[in-house]
Amino acid sequence: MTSPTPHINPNGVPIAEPVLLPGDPLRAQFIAENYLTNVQQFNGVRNMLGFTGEFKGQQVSVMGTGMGIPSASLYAWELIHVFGVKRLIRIGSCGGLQPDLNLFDIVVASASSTDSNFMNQYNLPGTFAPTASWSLLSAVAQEANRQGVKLNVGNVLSSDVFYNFDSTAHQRWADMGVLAVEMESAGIYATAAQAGAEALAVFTVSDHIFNGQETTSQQRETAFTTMMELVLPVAAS
Ligand SMILES: O=P(O)(O)O[C@H]1O[C@H](CO)[C@@H](O)[C@H]1O
Ligand SMILES: O=c1cc[nH]c(=O)[nH]1
Repeated sequence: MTSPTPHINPNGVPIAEPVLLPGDPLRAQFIAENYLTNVQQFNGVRNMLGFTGEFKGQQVSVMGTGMGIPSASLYAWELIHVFGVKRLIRIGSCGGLQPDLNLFDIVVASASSTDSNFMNQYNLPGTFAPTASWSLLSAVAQEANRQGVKLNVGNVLSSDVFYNFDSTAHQRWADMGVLAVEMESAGIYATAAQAGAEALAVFTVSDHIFNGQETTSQQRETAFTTMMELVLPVAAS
């Protein structure tokens, strides 16, 4: 049995591939309770709930990451380096930055720009571009096509700042064609890339940065079912 870390203690419960990673641990619990069978909880440390269960006969895990690159990349690092996970799929909420995005639309991060200094640790002689796994991205695209779900695929902003003091920052990212803002994917992509693992981030638009539309906290926990039903068959394939 793999030894526990300070943050993940599976206590003998297996962790399956891939691991779905919502920021919100209660979104992880919702998925486990509503979509998986034969569910076992593999983590409860710090209430960062993690579950392994079956979807269409295949084992899948889902675990919260908390908010922000430091928290999410810590869990990604431990899942990869300690528990041997090679595929991670973030399933997050995001704030729309482009005028044609509406609440509940699906965004997929082919790349993830960031205002974080997380990449400094790699001491690269340039700027690293955190990018999605093509095999996971193409699998989600195929599943979306099969289900008739429209995907908005492109660059997102992984920001360290939710309440940005610089009121022009979001517009400048939007002017660069960035689709949406969230807070974890660049750290997860970089952590996976450094380890030779695969990562993808899929989002539901929970609010719009410029037109003020927003979903409730309850909806962010339980109503992003299009995204869940898009990613689960890919995870189980
Ligand atoms: O809904 P989750 O997956 O947590 O994602 C988004 O929501 C949180 C902010 O409300 C940040 O974690 C951001 O990335
Ligand atoms: O980081 C985030 C996530 C969702 N919505 C936002 O506005 N920002």
